[in-house]
Amino acid sequence: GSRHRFSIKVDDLIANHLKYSLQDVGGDANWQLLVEEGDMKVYRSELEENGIVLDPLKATHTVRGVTGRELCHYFWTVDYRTEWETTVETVQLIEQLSSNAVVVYQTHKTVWPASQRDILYVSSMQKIPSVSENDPDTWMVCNISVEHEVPVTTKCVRAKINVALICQTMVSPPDGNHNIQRENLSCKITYIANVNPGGWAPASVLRAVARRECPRFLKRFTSYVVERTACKPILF
Ligand SMILES: CCCc1ccc(-c2ccc(S(=O)(=O)CCO)cc2)cc1[C@H]1C[C@H]1c1ccccn1
Repeated sequence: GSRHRFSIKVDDLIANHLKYSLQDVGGDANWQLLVEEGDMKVYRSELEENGIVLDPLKATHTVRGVTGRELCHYFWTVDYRTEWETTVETVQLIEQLSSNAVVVYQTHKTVWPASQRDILYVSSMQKIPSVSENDPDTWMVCNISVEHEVPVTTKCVRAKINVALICQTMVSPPDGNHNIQRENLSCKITYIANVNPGGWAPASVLRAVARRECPRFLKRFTSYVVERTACKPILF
């Protein structure tokens, strides 16, 4: 089954994301538009705790030619991580919790002059049933930090994350009784990243890195999935 020892924690955070993270922040004064490129918008809310930058990031993007399930599959599957993630140095699968949940340990490239960070998290992928029939399907991946024993390399500072990738697939039906092709697909992405660096790091540096890395991730990751799925049957 898909239940495991972190299920309650993961389910609570999923419910929280579904309740708050899909809300539009375009007109919200607490959120500052950092980057806008075509359909992609990246927002940040400035938040510090004891001088540590916690700025939540929120990005929306529309990707044509793929489904939400396909985007979530390539975001969730550990084997593909280093193909699109440019801020990580090492990625390790620590434990397979269930068919759709794993524990991952990864180290991030050092962001000078801060010390190197590592993170340990549960990555869980699920389909959120649509409320009514003609509502779009929603697929979601949540990456949530947990306590767990790891091959400790004491040199890293342990960062903590609460990240969600929420994908809603839209199908524009082909005329007549033709099968759905990739050109009939479009997927609305909402990406939320809460990263606690877990210790002091210069606010200006962290903010500059997040401002650069978030749009870069969205472009690189979505292009990667479009390319990988182009000649494959559509996974709804
Ligand atoms: C000192 C380094 C701090 C730092 C640690 C970790 C991460 C980070 C962790 C996870 C994920 S993910 O979306 O879950 C994909 C799995 O890898 C993205 C980013 C980002 C930063 C920094 C680079 C900043 C940042 C913050 C938020 C979003 C993107 N980048």
